[in-house]
This record gives sequence, C-alpha cells and structure tokens, in this order.
Amino acid sequence: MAEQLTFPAESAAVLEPRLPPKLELQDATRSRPFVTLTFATSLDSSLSLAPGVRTRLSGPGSKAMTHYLRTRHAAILVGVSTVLADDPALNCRIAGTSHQPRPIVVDANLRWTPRRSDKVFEVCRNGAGLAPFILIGADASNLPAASVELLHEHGGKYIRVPSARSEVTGRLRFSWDDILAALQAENLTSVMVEGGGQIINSLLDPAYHELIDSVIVTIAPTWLGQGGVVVSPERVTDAAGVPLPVARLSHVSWHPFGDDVVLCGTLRE
Ligand SMILES: NC(=O)C1=CN([C@@H]2O[C@H](COP(=O)(O)OP(=O)(O)OC[C@H]3O[C@@H](n4cnc5c(N)ncnc54)[C@H](O)[C@@H]3O)[C@@H](O)[C@H]2O)C=CC1
Ligand SMILES: Nc1nc(O)c(N)c(N[C@@H]2O[C@H](COP(=O)(O)O)[C@@H](O)[C@H]2O)n1
Repeated sequence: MAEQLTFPAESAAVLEPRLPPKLELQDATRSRPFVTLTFATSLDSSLSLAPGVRTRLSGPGSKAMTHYLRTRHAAILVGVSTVLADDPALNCRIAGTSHQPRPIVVDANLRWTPRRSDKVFEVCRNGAGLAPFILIGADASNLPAASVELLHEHGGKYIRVPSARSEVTGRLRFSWDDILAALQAENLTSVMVEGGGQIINSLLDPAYHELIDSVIVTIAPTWLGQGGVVVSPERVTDAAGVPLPVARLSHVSWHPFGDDVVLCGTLRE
C-alpha cells in the first residue's frame, strides 16, 4: 500500500498566501499559469548527492507539505534527468485527495523512453496519479510508436514546444515562456516546478523572474558534500563585469516542519 500522508490544516493555512487560488477558483483567462518554484535542498544547496542519485532530504512533515502543494497545483514539472534518476511517481499521496497533478516532463531531446513499468504509469493504472505530458522539440521526428501508444493508453501525450539549439551544448532548449504557453494551452492554470538542478537554475535566470509567482524551499539540516546537484544559477554581472546577486526573495517567511524549515517568498515586488 503506497504511503498515505496527512498535512494539518493549520500548517496548510500558513502556506496559503504563497499558493495559487484553490484549483476550482483558478482563472483560466490568465495569460499564463501560476508558477510555484519548489524543491528540497541541503545546507550546501544540493538537491541530491550526485546526478542520478535520488537522495532523501525532506523529513515527514515537509514531505507532506510537498504533497499538499500537489493538491493545489494543476501540474508538476520536472526535467528529464529527474525522471531518469528517480523514477518518480509525481503523484499526490495526501490521504483522501481527490486531485492529482498532471506530471510534465521537460525532455526536449527525447532522452526518456517511457516504459509501462515506470512508477508514473503504475500509479496512473492504480488510479492514484495521471500520465505525463512530455514536452519535446517542435521538430522532433521518429517518435517511438510504442512510446506514443503507451502514453495514449494511459492518457498522456507528447507535446511539441518551439525550441532552439544551444550554441554551448548543441542540445535543444525551450524558453520558459514557451513551456508555460504549452501548459496554458492545456488549461493547466498552475504548475509546481520541482526540479532538478538544471530546470531550477534555468528558471532562476533573471529574464524569467517575472514568471515565478511563488518560491517554497524546504531546507534540510544536512550537508551533502561536494559533487552534488547544486542549485546555483548562472552568474550575473554589471557592465563592468562585477558579479551581482542573481535573485533575492521578498515577502519572506520561515516555517519549521520537524527538523526542516520551509522558506516562502516571492521574486516579484
Ligand atoms: N531535492 C529535490 O527537491 C529534487 C531533487 N532532484 C534531483 O535532481 C537531480 C536531477 O537534476 P539535474 O541532473 O539537474 O536534471 P534535471 O531534472 O534538471 O533535467 C535536466 C534535463 O532537463 C532538460 N532541460 C532542462 N532545462 C531545459 C530547458 N530550458 N529546455 C529544454 N530542456 C531542458 C534537459 O534535457 C536537461 O538535460 C536528480 O538527482 C534528482 O534526484 C530533482 C527534483 C527535485
Ligand atoms: N520535496 C522533496 N524532498 C526530497 O527529499 C526529495 N528527494 C524530493 N525529490 C523530488 O520529488 C520527486 C519524487 O517524487 P515522488 O515522491 O516519487 O512523487 C523527485 O523526483 C524529485 O522531483 N522532493
């Protein structure tokens, strides 16, 4: 029996100012989804011990909070390396929940071959989650027929997104404007961006701060040590090349959940 989490109403209340309107009240006429950037980090700003190593950071209280957030968002977005590393369920396991978020996997370069045995499809078949929408490059071709069929059978699909080839890596990249436009087109009016490191660091680019409505970070009292997957966005400098802070949260509040503390704030005034 999959774990069933509970999240006390009084704890939910302290998060309320940082959450999108309740799902049934969300405004589909907005021009873009409500975006919550949320993740769990160590004291040395790591998401995991190493790329591909799923690492437990959250304690039971903050883990339940993350799953409560999943009851309040229409979608949950992760990068493909998170899927390849964690085989995540990307569902909500709050006891008695009637809502499941739509998993969104950013996979511009078709690195993931979905399999029936993947946990995200298993929970979907058990009625405890939804099948993923996989964001791929607009010109992607030769989609594996078996993958298309597996997604269709479970209610998921591939979604083509305008992309540009990175001059640095040669790989296809999406702009966050186009990622959010694709979600809006699916009437997904809110999304929690959960990671991993590359996804979070790309969204923390100052060019995208106006797209982020809320930031909710779980900080665990753990140092993971060097070599982890680190949240540290690309450096920003002034005209003279002097480094500047990339981002600072405002409207900050801190909430203890067991041994962890949850930091809430916003990147917009
Ligand atoms: N502690 C936490 O809250 C979380 C931890 N994790 C951990 O993070 C690690 C995975 O993080 P990363 O290796 O950084 O991978 P990632 O999950 O950020 O995925 C990176 C991949 O996503 C795609 N991608 C990212 N940004 C894109 C863009 N703008 N356009 C197109 N494609 C884009 C690219 O294919 C890139 O290789 C895993 O070890 C996982 O356990 C993942 C999520 C949350
Ligand atoms: N909030 C949080 N705390 C941790 O300690 C974590 N390791 C993560 N990881 C994220 O949650 C995904 C797992 O989701 P499921 O529980 O399998 O639905 C994992 O892939 C990361 O996105 N998050």
